[in-house]
Amino acid sequence: MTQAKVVIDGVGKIFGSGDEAIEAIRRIDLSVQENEFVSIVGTSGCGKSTLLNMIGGLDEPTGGEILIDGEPVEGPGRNRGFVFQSYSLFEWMTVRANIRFALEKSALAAAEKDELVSHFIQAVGLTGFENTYPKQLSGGMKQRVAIARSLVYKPSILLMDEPFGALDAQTRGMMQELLLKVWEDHKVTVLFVTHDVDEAIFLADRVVVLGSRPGLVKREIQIELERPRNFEIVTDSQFSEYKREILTDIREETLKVMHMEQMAAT
Ligand SMILES: Nc1ncnc2c1ncn2[C@@H]1O[C@H](COP(=O)(O)OP(=O)(O)OP(=O)(O)O)[C@@H](O)[C@H]1O
Repeated sequence: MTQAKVVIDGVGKIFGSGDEAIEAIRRIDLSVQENEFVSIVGTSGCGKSTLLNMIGGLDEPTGGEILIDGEPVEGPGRNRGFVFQSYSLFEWMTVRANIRFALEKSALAAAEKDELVSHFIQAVGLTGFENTYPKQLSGGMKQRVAIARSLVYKPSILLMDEPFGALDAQTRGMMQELLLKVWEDHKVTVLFVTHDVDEAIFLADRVVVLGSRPGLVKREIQIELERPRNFEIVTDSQFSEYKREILTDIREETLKVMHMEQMAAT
């Protein structure tokens, strides 16, 4: 059997200590295969971002371990790219310069860097906007720059934390289709955190539902919808069935949290 790309082995996370300790994640076991697209959903506060940050090496587990290609994660690395909800672009740099900045430390020759940057500008549909500054771009375009910037140094894993959360519904739909196209063309393992169940199903090979506070895997659902997918897939009866199952799980967890909060308040 081939080795999983990412192995999350009994990972737990406690923030702080003593009376102040917050157990964000109790125990997560999860394997992600190379080039797989996995969406992670769950109630607010169940530990989705914490998990992504630990895979990215921005934070450390307090229990268990995370392996990438069989090696323990010991901090951030060039094999992982991040895209967050906030665009985090350099306002004083053009689109081209923002993307090229990600290759700053690369040993590639300047001409190769230029070629890669041009390739990704084209891949995310920003041709013609190379010399534009972020403040002149719409939210969707800024996020396309962020995606190009995170892919230009060819990471094998892309970690996306609510990347389309700030976009209007129409733009969000277009961005989902664009992301699938980029993923299909460039083959990268994606872990995608979202609150939007339609988005999670539309994009993923597998949806992981986290149970809440402290987080653990409540359910994994293999999404057997044909690819390539387009927006019409949301009318498919199988899509509706996946959605019903996932929403039921999330609702159950949300009620659990509300109950816990009520108990704590009394
Ligand atoms: N740096 C931190 N220090 C203390 N507690 C934290 C820290 N980061 C996260 N937490 C807590 O850990 C839990 C999980 O947070 P996390 O942000 O991972 O959840 P989430 O599922 O991504 O939430 P949301 O969907 O609202 O973004 C929450 O109770 C949160 O308050």
